[in-house]
Amino acid sequence: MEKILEARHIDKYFKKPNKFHVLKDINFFIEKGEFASIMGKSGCGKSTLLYILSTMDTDYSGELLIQNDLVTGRNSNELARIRNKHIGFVFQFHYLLPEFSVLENVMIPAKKLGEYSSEQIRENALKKLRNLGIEKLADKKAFNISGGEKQRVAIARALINDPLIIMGDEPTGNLDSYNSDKVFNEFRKLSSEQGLSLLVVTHDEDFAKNTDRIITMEDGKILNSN
Ligand SMILES: Nc1ncnc2c1ncn2[C@@H]1O[C@H](COP(=O)(O)OP(=O)(O)OP(=O)(O)O)[C@@H](O)[C@H]1O
Repeated sequence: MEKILEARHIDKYFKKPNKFHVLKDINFFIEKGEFASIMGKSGCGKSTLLYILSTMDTDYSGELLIQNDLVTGRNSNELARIRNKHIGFVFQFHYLLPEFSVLENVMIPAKKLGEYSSEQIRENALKKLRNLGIEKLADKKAFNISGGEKQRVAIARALINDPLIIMGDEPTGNLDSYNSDKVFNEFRKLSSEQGLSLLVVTHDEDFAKNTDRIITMEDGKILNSN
């Protein structure tokens, strides 16, 4: 068993407008290849937790480990690099750059990482698009494709640096059931065929019940993580 992501005793308070204990002793881990979802009522702390797990929020107590390495306490440059290399993000809104082509959008995180030549990045981006069945969109401008296609492009972009884990915040929240199923099936394939781990915050019960594990949150705590 290989732990990809681990939260140990994570606690967080918001200080303004009033002191508010938003996350209370969060403990769990995600294994390699595991496809997990996080569910819970609005306001229970799901997005706040995901923000910490993704290394974007450092204002918490407790420990965050990625592949058994302690990430808590690293400086912001190191965190940006860890994030770009190891974590892929898929949000409810795709945040593609509309005037850039699909291919250029997918290439952006790899250019930022700076480990490969433009030609290698281009080849890799085309491969990711091909695996998602959307290679034909490569030269289209991002504003010129459908909502479901945009979300698949966002998945290709999340995969470009071959991350350890994909984190999703309501990745199907803006999609109809046909496109939600497509996104779910892509995630499932990535976990079972490529051993990628996925952690997805969702309100969609159909989506969650088909993941390997539902982590249920209530009032800043994890109730169960079966
Ligand atoms: N920056 C902030 N300052 C103070 N309180 C905040 C801040 N961000 C969120 N909160 C509060 O913290 C609680 C948890 O918010 P969070 O966004 O994590 O919930 P959530 O479970 O993701 O909700 P939703 O399902 O609606 O997205 C909420 O009560 C929210 O109002």
